[in-house]
Amino acid sequence: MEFVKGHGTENDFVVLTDPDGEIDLDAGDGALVRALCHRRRGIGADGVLRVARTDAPVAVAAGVDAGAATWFMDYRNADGSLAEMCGNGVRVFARHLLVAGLVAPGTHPVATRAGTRWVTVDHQGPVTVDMGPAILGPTSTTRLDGLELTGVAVDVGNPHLACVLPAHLAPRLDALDLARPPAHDATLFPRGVNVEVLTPLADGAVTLRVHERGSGETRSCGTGTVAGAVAALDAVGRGTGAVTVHTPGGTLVVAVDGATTTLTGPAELVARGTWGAPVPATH
Ligand SMILES: N[C@@H](CCC[C@H](N)C(=O)O)C(=O)O
Repeated sequence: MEFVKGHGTENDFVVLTDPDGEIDLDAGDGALVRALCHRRRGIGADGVLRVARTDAPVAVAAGVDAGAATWFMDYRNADGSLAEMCGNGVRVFARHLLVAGLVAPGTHPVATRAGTRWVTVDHQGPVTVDMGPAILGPTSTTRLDGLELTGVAVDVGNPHLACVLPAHLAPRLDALDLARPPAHDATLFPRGVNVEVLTPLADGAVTLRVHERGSGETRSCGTGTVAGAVAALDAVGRGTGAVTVHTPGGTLVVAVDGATTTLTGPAELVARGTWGAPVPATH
């Protein structure tokens, strides 16, 4: 099985080109995905992006509304679970489509479980995706590293709880232990939640860390970055604006207008290979 490895601000993915959706990614309750993503025994990644045609049975079975899209981003977290959307993933996905000769430079629709996202990609430079509206929900609390934090629910196609730290706790962001899943309100988030912790907006920028549902702490999260930007703006009474988001893995820019949000940042392909290829003996 041929794979490509890529990342967007160090949120990393194994990309499988499987136009007809022939690979059984759910076999063994996601065992293949967990094996691919394992950081010691596998390739190592936060998730798997399957590149399938929108008319492939896997896309049809997922209930994907293909619209104008030829390609479906079939995303799974490192633990094998499905997620509706992945903002860094869809940018890496578009870079892969371009490098593989499946699209030309330009703006293209990609079908996801959360709907169609339009991605603008060229051979060099950042990749931008129109992420659609980010919908603010109620406030809720989480418990992590001995702290009870208040955040706001943000629906970016997938669920987020974005917690803007009060000013006196902001200096503790770097040292927070985000390894364990933060406690959350299962009534508000019945399918689990991605939890972002971020500094308050200052000079148009925030610093953000994230614990992702199904992947643990990651170096960056595109949908989480959008959720964090929207929460940071909301915390200062704004519904629109541009926010630079510094994550442990790099910097992204989020633009929020009344109707939609965009996410811009690097997306790189770093390796390709064959999974499961027998390694020839050297002696
Ligand atoms: N890293 C992704 C989000 C991946 C899905 C998430 N873990 C979930 O379960 O919703 C991103 O860049 O958005």
